[in-house]
Amino acid sequence: MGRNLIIPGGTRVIDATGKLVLPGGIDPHTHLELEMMGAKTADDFYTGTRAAVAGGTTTVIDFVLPQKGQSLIEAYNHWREKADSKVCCDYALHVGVTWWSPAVAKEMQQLCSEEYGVNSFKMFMAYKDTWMLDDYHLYIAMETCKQLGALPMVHAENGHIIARNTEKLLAAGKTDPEGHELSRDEEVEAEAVNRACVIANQANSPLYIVHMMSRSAVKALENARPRQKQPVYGETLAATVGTDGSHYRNACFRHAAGHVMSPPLRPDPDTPQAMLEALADDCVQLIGSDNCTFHEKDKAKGHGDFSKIPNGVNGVEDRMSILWQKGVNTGIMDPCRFVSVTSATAARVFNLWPRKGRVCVGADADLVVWDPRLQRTISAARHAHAVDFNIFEGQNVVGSPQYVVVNGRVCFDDGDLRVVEGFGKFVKTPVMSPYVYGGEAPKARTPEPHAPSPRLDLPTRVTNGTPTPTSELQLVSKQLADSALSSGCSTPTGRKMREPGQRDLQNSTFSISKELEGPETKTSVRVRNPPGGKSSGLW
Ligand SMILES: NC(=O)NCCC(=O)O
Ligand SMILES: [Zn+2]
Ligand SMILES: [Zn+2]
Repeated sequence: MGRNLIIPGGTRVIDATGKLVLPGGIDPHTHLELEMMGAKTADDFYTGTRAAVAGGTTTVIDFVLPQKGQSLIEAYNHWREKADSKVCCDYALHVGVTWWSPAVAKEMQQLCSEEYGVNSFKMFMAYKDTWMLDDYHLYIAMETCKQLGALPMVHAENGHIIARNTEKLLAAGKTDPEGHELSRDEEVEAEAVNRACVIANQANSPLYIVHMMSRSAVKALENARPRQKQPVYGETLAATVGTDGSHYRNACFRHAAGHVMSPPLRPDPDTPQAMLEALADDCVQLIGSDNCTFHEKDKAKGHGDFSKIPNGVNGVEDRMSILWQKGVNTGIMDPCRFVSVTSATAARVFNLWPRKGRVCVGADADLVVWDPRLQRTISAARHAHAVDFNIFEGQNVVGSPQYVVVNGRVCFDDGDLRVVEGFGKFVKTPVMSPYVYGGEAPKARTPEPHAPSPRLDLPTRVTNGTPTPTSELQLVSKQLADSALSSGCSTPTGRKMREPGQRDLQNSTFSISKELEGPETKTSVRVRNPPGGKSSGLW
């Protein structure tokens, strides 16, 4: 990566003129090859990471979820066995703490060692009788995380209230998928967000709240944040910005059940926009997918009893395009913030930075050539997932990867998916992430009206029809750069990452070159400046 590079003979050059060169996406939340509620996810580590790459994600962080009473190390080893030979891109692991004993604390310590490379643990405040931990043990688990320099993550919903509401709804004859959302409305999520923040504060621990799905949950986090002694990070999902809970009322069971997940999508039609604004304003710091796909036959287990519908939806493939479409194309966030919430912040929080989440010398060559004008229509008929359903079915998105480079190998090549099973590697996440434990806490947001970023008004290029030849594309960097510079590139502290003028995207073109020869393929990114042009910056 640099200027005036000497390009070895036989090197393939990808001209990225008019495109954006981004660090590969990091999806901090997937469930591949998970067995839950009597079913197994449709996507395994091969099809799930294949779908990730197709969408511009080059690292996923999956969850080891032990059964109650099961050794955490045994469950971790089982996950490594499932994943190592199948992953098409790099992956890391969070581990669930689904029960408690002193032996669990000891295993958490082992998992945090260099040998295992885990730095995050998920605790469930819901799924009573399977994964739920009571508050006493949640408190101890958070204290343990703090002692280890690890990050506690919580699934924030009140499991007891859900259990009681479920009994009442079923008894009243409300058995269809809409009952799922009715049993766990926004208040049930917001209460748990607040409680998790209180417990983390008592434990003097940082906290990561996974899959925040409602305005009430975000409000609870906003209210708690000024009180917190340690940073609290919020994660939302592609599902909640890309669709909504109106689908639970669909008369077709398959359609409604296909959207069942926890916490649920919200019927409030303003939720997607509010979650996008929360992401843009740094109230919420990351976007994951919570990819946990189930075939129609498995969703059918909940026919006549919504509480038996396996929970989970797709998202690992479409997460980035959905956010670009809903967030960047609408002017809610700029491209720098897009990179922050889809990649860079996950790398920082889980201590993979700057190896991942950044385009720089020494980083892994996980790169995306993002075409902001590429148009496609999302459909289960075309997606790379193994599942027969897509919650974003029929949605048009403008902005998608044109090339995806995984560790120096072009794995998505102008529309052709060329992944290799087992090519990805397990990446260890060391404890004591400087981002989490170094004091860079997300600050409380000053409540002020949302200031939109300038809209990107770009002509489109269609994939599902005849693609426009690359040579016909106009240089679009100026508009993108103007947009990025005018809105600033903020870290969660609100600090500017770079001063305007330190980068000059409009006067630069980007190209990626890959050395094709030799077993160790390498990818380099070149930045070409016009004669007399100023120095350039990259995300
Ligand atoms: N979210 C969901 O519905 N399924 C996956 C399990 C979880 O993350 O709670
Ligand atoms: Zn969860
Ligand atoms: Zn999940």
